[in-house]
Amino acid sequence: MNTPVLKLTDVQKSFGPAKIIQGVDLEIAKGERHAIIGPNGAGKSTLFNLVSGLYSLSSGSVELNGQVISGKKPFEINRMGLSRSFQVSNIFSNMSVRENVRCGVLWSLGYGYSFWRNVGNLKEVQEKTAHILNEVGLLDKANLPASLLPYADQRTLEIAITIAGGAEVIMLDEPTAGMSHSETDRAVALIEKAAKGKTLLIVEHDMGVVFGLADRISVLVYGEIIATGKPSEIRGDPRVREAYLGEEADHFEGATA
Ligand SMILES: Nc1ncnc2c1ncn2[C@@H]1O[C@H](COP(=O)(O)OP(=O)(O)OP(=O)(O)O)[C@@H](O)[C@H]1O
Repeated sequence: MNTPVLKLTDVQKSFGPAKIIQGVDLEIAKGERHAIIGPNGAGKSTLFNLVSGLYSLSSGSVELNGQVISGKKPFEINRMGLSRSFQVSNIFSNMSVRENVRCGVLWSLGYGYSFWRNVGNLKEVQEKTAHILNEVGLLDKANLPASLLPYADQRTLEIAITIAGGAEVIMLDEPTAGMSHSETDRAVALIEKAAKGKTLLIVEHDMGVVFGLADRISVLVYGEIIATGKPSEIRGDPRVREAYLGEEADHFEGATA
């Protein structure tokens, strides 16, 4: 592998006496679409929080394009090219859909959150915002307050904000949670479009989404990666099947690589 875009070395995280992440090593290549799966409570969100700087590591390191990012603040990591979405939405509910996306665009163009400026007049910002709204299918709802959007559209807006910042690495935390089948299909199409040419790291419970979207999958169980590989390798891995014994094991049967 060339220099990985993202490299985790012996990443560990404890909360008090509880060791939640127990030495994770992971390398993600440029342009790769990588999914992290695992049973509830395995530590997937915690791992996301460690990579994006929301939590500090107990030990180990995280590198982005060869630069150590562990220890940096989330906004610094974002500035270095890594953007993430949240399970609990990150949107400003009193602002319009357009203003929400515009915040991400402003950030990417180096204006920061310049709420006090008359940013509506900046042509580049307007154009980029409209382009993203169009891409994610929210242009016709651009002037609505974000809080009035239906749930699935709010999740779409969350993805739009995440990509609006122009980051090279996009991390999505359960982007299709709570969506219907058709909403999930639309979200997957959007993610595929938005992630083109970028590196994607995704936590997702829906195995159809995972096996359809990911180039490689890592399986996290009790804070350890027990397997990393192509979808076909993961589906056939007995350790993975064991970790998913019960309901979710059936999803591996149905999932297509
Ligand atoms: N800030 C915290 N303080 C203490 N314990 C925490 C904290 N954050 C997470 N945990 C614990 O870490 C464990 C892993 O949680 P985490 O949310 O990372 O799992 P997950 O794999 O994302 O689960 P799910 O699939 O249900 O979202 C859980 O036992 C959780 O209670």
